[in-house]
Amino acid sequence: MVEPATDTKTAAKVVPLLKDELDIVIPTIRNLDFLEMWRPFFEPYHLIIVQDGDPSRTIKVPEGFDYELYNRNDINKILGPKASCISFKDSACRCFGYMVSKKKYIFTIDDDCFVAKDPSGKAINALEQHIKNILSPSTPFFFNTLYDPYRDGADFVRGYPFSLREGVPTAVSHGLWLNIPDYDAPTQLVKPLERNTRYVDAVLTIPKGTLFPMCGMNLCFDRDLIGPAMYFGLMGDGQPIGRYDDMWAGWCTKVICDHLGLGVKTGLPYIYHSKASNPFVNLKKEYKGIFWQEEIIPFFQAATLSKDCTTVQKCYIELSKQVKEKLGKVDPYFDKLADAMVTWIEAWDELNPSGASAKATNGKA
Ligand SMILES: O=c1ccn([C@@H]2O[C@H](COP(=O)(O)OP(=O)(O)O[C@H]3O[C@@H](CO)[C@H](O)[C@H]3O)[C@@H](O)[C@H]2O)c(=O)[nH]1
Ligand SMILES: [Mn+2]
Repeated sequence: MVEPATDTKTAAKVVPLLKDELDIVIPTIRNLDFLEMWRPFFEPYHLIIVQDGDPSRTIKVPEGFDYELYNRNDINKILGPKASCISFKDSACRCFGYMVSKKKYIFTIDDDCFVAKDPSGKAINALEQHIKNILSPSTPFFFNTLYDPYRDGADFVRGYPFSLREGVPTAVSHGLWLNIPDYDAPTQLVKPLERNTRYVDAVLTIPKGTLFPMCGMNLCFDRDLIGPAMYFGLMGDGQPIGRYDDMWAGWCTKVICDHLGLGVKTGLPYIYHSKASNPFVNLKKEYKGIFWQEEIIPFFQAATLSKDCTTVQKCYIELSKQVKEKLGKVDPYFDKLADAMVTWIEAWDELNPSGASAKATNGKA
C-alpha cells in the first residue's frame, strides 16, 4: 500500500534550482488545493495555470504562489483564430502554457498528482529530480546497463565506448506514478484494483530509434531544445479521440530528438497519482486511438527527416506534411491534426519570435 506524503511542511528546504528559468504548467478544471502539499517545492517557482472548461468559473489559487492564469477567453484573445489548435475540455490545453512561457524549462503536473514518498518514507521533491535529469546528459546511442551513468554512485560500465561518454543534451525528463498508474481504459477495466506500489530507483535514457508512451502527468522538458514539438494534439470537444494528446507529443518529440541528437529520459521521479479517471469515459475517448495507433506507430517508426531540418520547427513542419500524406488516409482527423500542427508552430513563432529553439540546436546528430 502506498500513501502520499501529506505532511510536507517538514520537508527539507532545498535551494530552488532554476528558480527563474523554469515554469510549472498546470491544466485544471478543478481547484488547486493540491498545491498546499507541493508548497515547499513549488512556491519559489512561477506557475502557469491553464483553466479548462467554463471560463466564467473562478479557480482559487492558494496564497503565496506567483502565477499567471489563462482561461479559454484569454487563449482566444491571445491567439485569435490560431486558438483552434488548442484543445478545449481536455488536459491537452496545457500546451498553451508551454507556448506562453518565457522560460527555458517547463515542468507540467496534473492537479490530482500528490507528493509521493520514497521507500524510506521521505517526501519526494519531484521537481528537484527532474532538474537533475534534465541538467545531466543522456546516452541514446549506446545503452548503459548500470542505468544513468551520471548519477552519484554509478558510472559507465566496462565496454562502454569512451567516445560516447560525453552523452548528449537532455531534452525531456519523463516521471512516473505511484498508486494509480497511467493505464489505458481496457487495462483499467480489467484491473480496477491494481495500484502501482513498486518504486524503481532508476533513470534510463530511451535509446535512439525507440518510441515510448509519453504521459503528461509528471513531465519536464527543455523548451529551447524541444518546446515546439510539445504540441499536445487536438483532443476533447469536437474531436474523435481523447487521451492521446501526450502520446502524440511524445511520438513527435522522440522522432525529432533522435534526428537532432537529443536525449529523452524516463524513470524517477515518482508522484502519487491520487485518483483514477472514469474508465468508461476513457474508453469512449480512447477506442479509436487504440486501433489507429496500430498504423500511427509504424508511421513514426519509419519517419525520417531531411538534413535541412536543423531546427525543431523545421522538423515539426516536415512531420506535419508526412502526417497529412500518410495518416490522412487512415481518417480525416489526421488531416485536421496535420493542419493544427502547422497552426501550432505559427502560433509558437508568433509568441516566441526570437526563441532559442528558432536557432539550430547544438545536439550531436
Ligand atoms: O477536460 C479536462 C479534464 C481534465 N483536465 C485537467 O487535466 C489533468 C488530468 O485530468 P485527470 O486527472 O482527471 O485525468 P487523467 O486520466 O488522470 O489524466 C492523465 O491522462 C492523460 C489524459 O490525456 C494525461 O496524460 C494525464 O493528464 C488534471 O489536472 C485536470 O484538472 C482538464 O484540464 N480538462
Ligand atoms: Mn489523474
